[in-house]
Amino acid sequence: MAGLRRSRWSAAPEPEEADETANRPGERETGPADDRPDSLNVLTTIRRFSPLLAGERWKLALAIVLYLLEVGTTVITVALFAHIVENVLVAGDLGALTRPMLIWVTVSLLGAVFSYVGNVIGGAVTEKVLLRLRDQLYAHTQRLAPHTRSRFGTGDLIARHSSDVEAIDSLLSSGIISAVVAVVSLVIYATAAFVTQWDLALFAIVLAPLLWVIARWFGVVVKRASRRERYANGKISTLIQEGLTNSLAIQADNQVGSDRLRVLRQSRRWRDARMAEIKANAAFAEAVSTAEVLCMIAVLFFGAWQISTGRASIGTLIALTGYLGYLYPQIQTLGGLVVEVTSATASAERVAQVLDEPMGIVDADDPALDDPTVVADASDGAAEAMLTRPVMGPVADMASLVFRDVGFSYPDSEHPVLEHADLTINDGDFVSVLGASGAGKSTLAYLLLRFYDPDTGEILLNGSDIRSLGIPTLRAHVAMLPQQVALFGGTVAENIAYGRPEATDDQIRRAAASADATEFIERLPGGFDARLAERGTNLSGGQRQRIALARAFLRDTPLLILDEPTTGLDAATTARVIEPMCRLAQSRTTLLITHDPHVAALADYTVEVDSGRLRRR
Ligand SMILES: Nc1ncnc2c1ncn2[C@@H]1O[C@H](COP(=O)(O)OP(=O)(O)OP(=O)(O)O)[C@@H](O)[C@H]1O
Repeated sequence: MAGLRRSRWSAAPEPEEADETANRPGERETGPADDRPDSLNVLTTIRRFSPLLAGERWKLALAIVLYLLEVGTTVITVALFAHIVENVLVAGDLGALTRPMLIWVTVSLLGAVFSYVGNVIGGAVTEKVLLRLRDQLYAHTQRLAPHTRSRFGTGDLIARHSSDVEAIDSLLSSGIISAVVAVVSLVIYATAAFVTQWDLALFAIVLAPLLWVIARWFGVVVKRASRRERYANGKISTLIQEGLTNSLAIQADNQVGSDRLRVLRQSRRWRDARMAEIKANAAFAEAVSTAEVLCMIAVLFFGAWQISTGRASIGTLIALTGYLGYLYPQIQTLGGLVVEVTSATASAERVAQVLDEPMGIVDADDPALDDPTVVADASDGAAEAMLTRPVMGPVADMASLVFRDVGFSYPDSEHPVLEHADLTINDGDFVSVLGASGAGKSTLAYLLLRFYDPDTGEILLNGSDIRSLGIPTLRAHVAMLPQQVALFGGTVAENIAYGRPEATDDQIRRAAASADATEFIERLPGGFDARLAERGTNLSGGQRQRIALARAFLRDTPLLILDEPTTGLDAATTARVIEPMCRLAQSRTTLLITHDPHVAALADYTVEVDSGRLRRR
C-alpha cells in the first residue's frame, strides 16, 4: 500500500505575482516559474508521456510512412511539371502532353489516398493517447489525499484535465508525426533540389539554420507566455467554480461587484499572457516569411543569371522553385512546431505536477494503479469488469471499534489533531461525538474511512486493524453522511441507490419510506424519476438529508457516521430528520458528530474530542 509522501512538486511551485485567489482562506499562493530545474523540455516531455503510446507506435510509424509517400507523389508532380515545360511548352510538342498528364492524375490520386489514410491513422493514435491520459489523470486525481486536492483547487484541476491534456496530446502524437514528416520531407525536397541544380539548391538551403535559430528563440518566448496563460487559465477556472458554487452567498453578502472584479483581473492577466503569445507567434511567422521571400528572390536572381549564361534551363529553374515552394513550408512547419511544442510543454508540466503527486491511501490492487493503456483500451464491458471487479472481503453485520493510542497530524500541518487517543465502542452503540470546532471530530471519520492512516497507534474494526481489511471491504462496513450531502445529476431513485446500484425499485421505495422521504419525493414532478438539479439545489436542506438517509438505509451497513446531519436546519426540519435518523441508528453502531447538545442527547453516550484525546462522558 502506498502511504502519503511529500511530493517533489508543489501544486504550483513559485509565487509570480499577487493575484485575486491569493487571499482565499486556506489557499497557498503559487505561480509559474520559468527556470524551475525540474521543468519539462520537449524531449523529457515526450519521454515522460511516451508510455501512453504503448502499442500505438507502429501505427504512428505507418502514418508517417503514408505521409512520406504523399510527399513522394508531390516530388513526382513537380518533376512532371518541369518535364512538361521543357518538352511540351518550350518544344511546342502538344502530343507529348498526354502521358505526363495521365501519370500526374494517377500520382495525385495516390497522394490523396496516402494522405487520407495517414490522417485517419494519425488521428486515431492521437485520440487514443488523449483517452488514456484523461483516464489516468482522472483516476489519479480522485485518489489524491483530500489536502492535496484542495491545494490544487477544483477549478484548476478541471483546467488541467481539459485544455492542458489536449495540449499534451497534440505534442505527443500530431507533434511527433508532423516533426518526422517535416524533417524527412525536408531531406527529400532538398535532395530533389540538389539533383536538379546543386549550386542553386545550396544557395537556397542556407535558410534552414537561420530559421532554426529564429524558431528556438521564439520557442522560449512563447513557452514563458504559455506558462503564464496556463496558470491564469487554471486560476480563472478556480474563481469561476468558487463563484458559481457560492453564488447565493456572494449576492447575499453584497460582494457581486468585488467577485466580478476578481474574475476580471485574472481574465486580464490571461489576456495579457495571450497577447504576449499572439505577438510572439505573429512575429515568428513574419520573421520566417521575410527570410523565405528574401531567399526566394536571391534564388531567382541567381537562377536568372545562370539561365542567361547558359548554365541552367528554364525548366530547371521552375523545378527548383517548385521544390523550394514545398521545402520552405516544411522548414516553416518545423519552426512552428518547435514553438508550438515548446509552449505545449507548459501544459505538460501542469499535468505532470498532478501525476507526480503521490496518491492518498490506496490498496495494492486498486484499479487506479492499473496500466492506463489496458483500462482505457478495453471495451466498455471489459473496462466495467476491471473497474468494478469484486475486491471485497467478507462484510460483517456488526461493528465494534477500538482506537488504540492513535496519533495523527495532517501531512502539511505541524499540529497533531490526535495524540494518544484511546476509545472503545461496542457493537450497536449510538455515540455522539462532541468537541470544539477544529477539535478533530471530522478527522475521526476520515481516519475510519482511511482517507488517512494514523501516524501512530491503530484503529480496530471488529478486532482487526482496518489497514488489514482492504479499502473496499472497510468502506463496505461504513455509511457516511457528510455535512454537505453528495447528490449527483440523475433521478431521485438513482441518487438513493448510489452506493448500491443493483437495488430494486421496491428496495429504493422502502428505503425512502424509512427515511420519511416518500411524501416529498412523490410531490416532485416525476416522483422517484424526477431529475435532481446539480448538487440537489432544487431540494431543501432537510429533503437532501432525507435522501442521504434513504441512501444509508439502503446500504444497510453495520457502521454509520453522521457528520453534523442537522446543521443549518430549523427546529421543525431537524425533528423530521432526527426521527428517521434515530431509526437508522437503532440497528447499527453509530457515530453522530454534532455541536448540538439536544441532538447529542439522543445518543447512548457522548465522546468528547479534546486536546487530541477522546474522552467518554
Ligand atoms: N486538510 C487539512 N490539512 C491540514 N489541517 C487540516 C486539514 N483538515 C483539517 N485540518 C485541521 O485539523 C483540525 C481538525 O479538523 P476537523 O475538521 O477534524 O475538526 P472538527 O472538530 O470536525 O471541526 P468542526 O466542528 O469545525 O467541523 C483543525 O485544526 C483543522 O484546521
